[in-house]
Amino acid sequence: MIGGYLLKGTLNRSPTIVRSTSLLLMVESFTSLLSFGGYEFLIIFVVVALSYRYTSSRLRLPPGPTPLPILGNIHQIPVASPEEGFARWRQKYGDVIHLSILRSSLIVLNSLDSARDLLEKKSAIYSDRPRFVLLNELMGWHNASTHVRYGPRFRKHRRFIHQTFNQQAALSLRPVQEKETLNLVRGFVDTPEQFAQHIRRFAAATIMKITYGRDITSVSDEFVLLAERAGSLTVQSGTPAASLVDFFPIMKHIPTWAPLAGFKRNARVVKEAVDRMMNIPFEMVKDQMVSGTANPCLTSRLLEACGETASFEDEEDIKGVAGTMYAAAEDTTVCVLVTFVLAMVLHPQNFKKAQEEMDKVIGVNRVPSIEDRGDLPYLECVLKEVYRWNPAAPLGIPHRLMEADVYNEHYIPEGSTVVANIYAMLQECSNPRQFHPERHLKGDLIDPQELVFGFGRRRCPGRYFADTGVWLVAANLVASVNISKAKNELGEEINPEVAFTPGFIRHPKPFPCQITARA
Ligand code: HEM
Repeated sequence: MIGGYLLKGTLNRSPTIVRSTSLLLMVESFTSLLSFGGYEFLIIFVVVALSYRYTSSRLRLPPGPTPLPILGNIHQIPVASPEEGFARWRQKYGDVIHLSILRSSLIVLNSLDSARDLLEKKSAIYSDRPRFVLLNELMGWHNASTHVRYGPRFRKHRRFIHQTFNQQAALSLRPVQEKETLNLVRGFVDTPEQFAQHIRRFAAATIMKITYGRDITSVSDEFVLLAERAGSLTVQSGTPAASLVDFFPIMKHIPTWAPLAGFKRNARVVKEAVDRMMNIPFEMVKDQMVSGTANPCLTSRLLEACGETASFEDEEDIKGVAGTMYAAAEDTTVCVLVTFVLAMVLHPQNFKKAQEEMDKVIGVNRVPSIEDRGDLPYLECVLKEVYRWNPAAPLGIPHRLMEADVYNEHYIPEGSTVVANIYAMLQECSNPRQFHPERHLKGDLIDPQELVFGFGRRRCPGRYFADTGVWLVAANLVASVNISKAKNELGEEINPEVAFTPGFIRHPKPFPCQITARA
């Protein structure tokens, strides 16, 4: 998260990226006293306009496109692939760009140095998340670890996650990943045309087993469907119109029967789905613990650790952590692995080189295991290039600045939403759009893994687990199957289009390919 639909959710409103200024909060409490009609928009408009005049003698902000009064740069934010648009602006405005959106500041960090200087060196003030009214307050994602606000609750979530996913603990998760890797390879061989489904099943099965002790044999499993429904409803209902509530939190008080309240009615349906996704697997584990049939898993371990004295808040936090795992892990892992397959289809010479290395090191009588990783440097370069060429979450998840800051003589206002443009940072090399694993051989380029999992105290806590899973799948595919271009009815090779879906997760668009077992 960046994961999946939670990241997508934030993406859909990322431009916004609403900041609850004290001003808007004042407006909210003031106007909530009034009955709801068309007045609120007028009041908000006037107060925002006045505040604009009042504070227009601002200190020097970082450079950025010239904003319109009140609306700011809202009309200039690239919608389809904001990461690419922001990267293009880098030449004109520099590494740190300021955009204003309805008086909120959005800071885009286009360089690794600026991301490290701010999100890491000053992580004490850059580790909050923006207030997501639609997602958290209306759609029920308020317990999600990806969105939890900085403070004691954030630390508790990180502690809970860390117990299972820290570098050392993640070693004990390998058997699940190895078993599911073999299932994935079998699926690739048996029904190669469904390779993307096999990747999805792998990602779902590993995370569901670890989180709830659940064995997943197909993506039609009840728990997967619950999570998918919550995710897809969230994305469908996160329309730009619905996202207005992020700009004007007062709108959340509109009665559901009012004509303007369609977004609230939709959000209520989403909330039901999110609650079911959080509650049903959690209650199952609790029941199994009572009957002594629970498989040890993240949820059972956290419940055990809280013991008899688990408070309502503890249970909500455990549910939130567990419920976030699928959302954060599935989409991102799928994106990386499908990108790997696409890159191998497009670049058979790289795939062949990886196979030659594999055959030399492992031979043909066994499958590769993670212990072989250090002996397969070319495969390592291929994976680094996969992470670089198409970073799964190109803008990460927005951070929020908790107090005003000054950076390179520029003023960054308190409450700014700060976005790390991971995509732009990974373009800092020659011919960046070319897939070229050899560029990592010399070791003078930054390891993309340093960036693709985000920065500072919010850095992805699932990174060790995610990277091990990605390596196992890639290594076993290299060892066991041939991947090549599909052919049309004339026997001609089909060159897949290199295109990515717009959204917070840059999924490769579906593409054909040919997969066969290695002789
Ligand atoms: C290759 C796959 C993955 C990628 C590329 C990825 C990337 C990211 C990114 C960019 C962030 C935002 C970091 C920031 O705010 O600076 C994030 C957050 C997060 N990721 Fe991952 N992730 C992946 C897999 C996973 C997995 C497998 C899990 C769970 C086991 C996970 C759990 C989380 C959680 C809980 C957060 C929120 C952390 C917080 O807000 O404190 N991710 N991830």
